[in-house]
Amino acid sequence: MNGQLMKELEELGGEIRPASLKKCDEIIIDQPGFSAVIALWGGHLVSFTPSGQPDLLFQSENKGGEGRFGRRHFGVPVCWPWFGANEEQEDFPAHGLARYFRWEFIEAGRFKNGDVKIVIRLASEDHPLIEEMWPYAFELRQVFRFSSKGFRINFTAANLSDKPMPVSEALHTYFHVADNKTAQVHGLDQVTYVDKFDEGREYQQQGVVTPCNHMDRVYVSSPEECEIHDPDMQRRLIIQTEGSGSTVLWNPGGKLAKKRADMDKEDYCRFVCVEAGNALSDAYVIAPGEIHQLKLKVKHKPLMED
Ligand SMILES: O=P(O)(O)OC[C@H]1O[C@@H](O)[C@H](O)[C@@H](O)[C@@H]1O
Repeated sequence: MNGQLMKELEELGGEIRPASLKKCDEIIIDQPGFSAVIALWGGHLVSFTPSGQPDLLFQSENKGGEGRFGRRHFGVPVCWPWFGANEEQEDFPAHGLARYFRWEFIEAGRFKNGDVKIVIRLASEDHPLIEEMWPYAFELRQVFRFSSKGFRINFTAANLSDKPMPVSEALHTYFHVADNKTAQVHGLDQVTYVDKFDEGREYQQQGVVTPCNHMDRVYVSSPEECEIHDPDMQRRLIIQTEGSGSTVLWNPGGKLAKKRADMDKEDYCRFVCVEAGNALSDAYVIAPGEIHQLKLKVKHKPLMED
């Protein structure tokens, strides 16, 4: 690991630790107002814990399988360059390639206002298997921004090939809730969703989404802001996005969770996935030489505070 980069990370109060997941490293940031963990395997935020509060992201005791395309992607895994199943190659893993490769740690520092900045990168040219599976050269970057108020992820995808590159994607955030039966998602009233648990039928959301149990819904052309209200934790999570047409809500429910090797039996009760992305009719194309940005901002507040 580059010595200058390690020095910059140490100056931030951060360190690199070996992690058990795929025997890859994690970046740990400990600050007076929060702590955060980023896994370099799969390149994603694993944990964000404001001081004195439960993690904003779901944690599981289940360590999952260690195979390359084995499941275990809690926190904010990146689904890219395809969301869901690959329509042309049945044997390709669901939700794309980005979450199955080692990302490179490239920058640690601070923003002008003191917020912590960490940057990681995944380039197709560094991974022969990616080049075999996806015929477009690309570079991905995630800029993480942390403060005691919450976290932000700026995800940028550059098409370095000379062909238009089709993309569907999501920042597949597993938000930690005390109980999925009482958690509520606000902000999607009247938005049309495709119900993947009901043969892709379309519905219109009426009011608040609750309970958040056994659902697999793609809200298309959705608003840029929604909120999770957690009455048991007395916490509100405000989720703001840019460059995201779709909001995906997912929770496997008890029956499906039982069949999964990456989840313990009751895990599904303690998360709601609210995913910022572009799926189904919101999928798009990045022109040769162009970039696309997907931004996610998450703030936490007490339930009753404005
Ligand atoms: O198990 P995975 O591949 O991480 O995906 C979990 C779920 O992710 C959701 O985003 C999808 O809409 C679901 O269909 C899918 O089952």
